Amino acid sequence: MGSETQLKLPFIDFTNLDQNTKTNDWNLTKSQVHRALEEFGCFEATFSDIQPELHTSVFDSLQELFDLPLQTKLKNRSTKPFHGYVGQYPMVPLFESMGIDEAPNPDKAESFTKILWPEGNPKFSKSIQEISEKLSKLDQMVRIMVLESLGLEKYMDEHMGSTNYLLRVMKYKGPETKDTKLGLNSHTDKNIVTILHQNQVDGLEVQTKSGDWIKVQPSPNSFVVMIGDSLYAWTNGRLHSPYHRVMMSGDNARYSFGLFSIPKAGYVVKAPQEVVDDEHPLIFKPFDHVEFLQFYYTEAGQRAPSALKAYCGV
Ligand SMILES: O=C(O)CCC(=O)C(=O)O
Ligand SMILES: [Fe+2]
Repeated sequence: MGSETQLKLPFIDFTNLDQNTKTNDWNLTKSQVHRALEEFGCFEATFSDIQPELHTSVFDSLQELFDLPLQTKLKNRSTKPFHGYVGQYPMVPLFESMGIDEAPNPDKAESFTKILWPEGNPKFSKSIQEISEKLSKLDQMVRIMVLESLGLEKYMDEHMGSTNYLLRVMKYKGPETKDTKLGLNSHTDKNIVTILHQNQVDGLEVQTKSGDWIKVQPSPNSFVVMIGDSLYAWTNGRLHSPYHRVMMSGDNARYSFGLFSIPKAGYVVKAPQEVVDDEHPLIFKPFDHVEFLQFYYTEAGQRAPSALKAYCGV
């Protein structure tokens, strides 16, 4: 249990795929996606649609954002945990993050930008919006493939229409020692699908079902696609939702961001009858994601090995 290995995440190429033209390639990719998500809950994806200039301008923008004075960063407040500015946590002092609700929407990206730069910052709002919009296309392709491969097509509109997007941008300071230090605690994501991207400083580790940690080493044009607990619950455990953490070493700061698709408040996550049978008895009672998150941030929720099982396990 828990040994470090040279294991790698599956690598899946989404280049030239289009959700509106279901070619043979679409079907082949779909079966790779299904297998990877059953086994690892996670894979590395390439996606041709992102130009190197956009990659560079997003990471320039993240550096500019985290270089702002603390007083300015604190202006991004939210009533929802991890949607506003997060930093200086005693448990994970290297970590800070900002949440941008509905970042694929140009008006929302612009109004977020105005909170930090009242005079505007078009390069920032444009790059953040563009990358989020492109990643939302990858999120949608993955979710369509998941529903098709589980024979749940009839829920497509309900499923796709029941989520919001949150872009979270993150900075991890280098620990400036030879030792490896925790950047972000081991956790499972609580949402539907997360798509992660980083600058060239590695640190993300994903745990396999047998307890080994995979050190993820993505290339500049690849993304990590990961299943969260809400999709794990909705598919009644057919897809895995992996524990992952960030381990930092050396002097360099790591910048990363994730596009999170999240169930809307009031939407009840309930596994369809098609994925429940004698061999796969129901794992979780139906739950409202926002109410579940409120539990997750209580002491009991933080202490539980699986907050979702503690909250609504059958
Ligand atoms: O920075 C990363 O690569 C991972 C971040 C993460 O796991 C999260 O925000 O939930
Ligand atoms: Fe995460």
